[in-house]
Amino acid sequence: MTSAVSVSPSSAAPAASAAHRLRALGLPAAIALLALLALLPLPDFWIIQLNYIGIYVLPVLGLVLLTGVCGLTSFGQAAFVGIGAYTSAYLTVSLGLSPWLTLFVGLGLTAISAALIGAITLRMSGHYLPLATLAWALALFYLMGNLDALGKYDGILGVPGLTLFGTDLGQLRLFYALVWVLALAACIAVVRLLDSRTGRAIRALAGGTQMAEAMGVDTLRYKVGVFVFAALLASISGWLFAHFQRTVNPSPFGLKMGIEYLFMAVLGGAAHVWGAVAGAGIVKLLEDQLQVLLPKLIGTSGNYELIVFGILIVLVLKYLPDGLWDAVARRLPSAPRRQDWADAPALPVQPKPAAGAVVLDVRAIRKQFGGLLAVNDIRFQVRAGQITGLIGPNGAGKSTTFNLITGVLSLSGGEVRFRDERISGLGARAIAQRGVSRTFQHVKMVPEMTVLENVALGAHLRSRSNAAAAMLRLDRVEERTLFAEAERQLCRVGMGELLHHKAGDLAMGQQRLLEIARALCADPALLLLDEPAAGLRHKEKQELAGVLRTLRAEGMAILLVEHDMGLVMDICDHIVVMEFGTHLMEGTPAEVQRSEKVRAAYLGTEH
Ligand SMILES: Nc1ncnc2c1ncn2[C@@H]1O[C@H](COP(=O)(O)OP(=O)(O)OP(=O)(O)O)[C@@H](O)[C@H]1O
Repeated sequence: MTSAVSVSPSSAAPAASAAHRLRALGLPAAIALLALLALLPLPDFWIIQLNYIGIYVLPVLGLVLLTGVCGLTSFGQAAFVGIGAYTSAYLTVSLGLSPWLTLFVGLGLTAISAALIGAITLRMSGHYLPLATLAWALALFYLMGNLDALGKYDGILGVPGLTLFGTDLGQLRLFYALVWVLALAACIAVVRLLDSRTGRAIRALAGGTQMAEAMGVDTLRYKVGVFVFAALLASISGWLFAHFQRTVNPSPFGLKMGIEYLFMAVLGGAAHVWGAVAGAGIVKLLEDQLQVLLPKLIGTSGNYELIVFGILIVLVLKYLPDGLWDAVARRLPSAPRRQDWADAPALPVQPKPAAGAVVLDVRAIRKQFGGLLAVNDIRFQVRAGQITGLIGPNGAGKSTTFNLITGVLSLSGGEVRFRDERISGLGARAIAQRGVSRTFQHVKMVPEMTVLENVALGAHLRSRSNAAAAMLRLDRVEERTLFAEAERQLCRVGMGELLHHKAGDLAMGQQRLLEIARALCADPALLLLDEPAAGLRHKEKQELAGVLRTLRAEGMAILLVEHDMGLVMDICDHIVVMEFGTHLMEGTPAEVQRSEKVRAAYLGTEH
């Protein structure tokens, strides 16, 4: 199959390996620079500044994951910094516990509170989630400020510093080493996380839950997981903060700081791990310089830096909406993933039904929307090795039927059976788990991920690795099997040359084929295609028809909802026609074409 975007392997290979080498140097160079800064005779003031930046990197990194990657805006990040700081300050000052022990107590408390808050608020969408985090941030601020045991608004004084093997880490170079080892370790862990099975599922959350659930991702669990992980990073930051400042009070953990962390993430580049470092660094340094410069310029003191920040954020949102690091990343040579999965073991496949066996049995299903009966006693069957078309004029109820089968909508009546098992009443994820895979009327993918990564997401339910395995790089064998499978499915639909292209750069026809490859990656027995030819050119439709014929020949059961009558009549074995939610007729393409009732339904005349 031809493709609009093509790569020449011979010219791409040297450029790719040069890009790999350059990128491989990035992290060691950053580590060397940080080490050099500690060894240089820098004034203590600058070491302290760098310590603050490292402390801020952690909560901002949490926001990169939560807001930039998952699309969940939170103003409550500073409150979790507060939990880590206050827990350690209180337990070390009042009970004399070791800060190394109180770190874990703080993390435990943070995990419990974040899991509780997350489980309640992350079900909300739209403005409700940011508002809920706002309420939570305010509540915790006033709680910290009003509890006698926590010293009310004066806070807790005399917090001990950190010691390691009897050495006081102080507030300068030794503390700097600890802060930046933790900050860099967290950044590397998040980079690894995002490049994994769990990471692809997390990246799919930003586009809504429908596609991710259809791929078998437990979206609420993943959202809560990310929320808790981001809170834990904030809690570590709070622990460092308390033992660095040697005092805690509510003001660094209030709403203003919550907004400032968000600002750091947006300015740095909310979708980039290294954007957290850039954002924390620029905001901290700029804030300090402006606090000194602006009163001198204006002649009076005040929080003028906040006004400058306000203007700055408007300018950044207008001219660099993806942040400063994004502008840097775009200029770096892109290095395609190394293809190291040639000898990867194949993923296990489920036994498939014999050709001609009934795979899907739709029995008198109904769906009522208020007073409207959108689907009324629809019944039909889909068999293995056949393409069944579901057609009808606009508003006939095809998409509703599709959504009832795939578990997106709940039935008002009737039953859906898949391979002799009742699947009506199950959710989209459970239905996908049984071997039903689908595409979407409006393509749903992660535009920033490569074609290969998008397709590998389809095999989510065929793999097991979790976030911890990803961060420790214990998932590489499984990753290779996933990419081998994704490549195999992309070759199956004729897109083997586009593995490393950004999915968002593909033409519409290629995007639709990507969705089919992703659905095939789930190893389905039934493929549901929702208007796969919509928006395609003639040649792309022919290519699509070729792919569907091949899949049919391989024994796949396919249900096709489609408006393009040429394509439907050309490739379907059996066609079901709907009108006003009811079953109008069904038969072979020739029978449907001959039907007066069908012609009248499409022409809108009486029959
Ligand atoms: N969530 C909903 N709430 C209320 N009414 C709905 C909802 N979804 C669909 N409907 C109505 O149900 C009827 C069937 O819609 P549906 O989208 O299933 O038709 P369709 O055959 O897929 O149409 P098209 O070909 O235009 O996509 C329409 O009258 C539509 O307005």
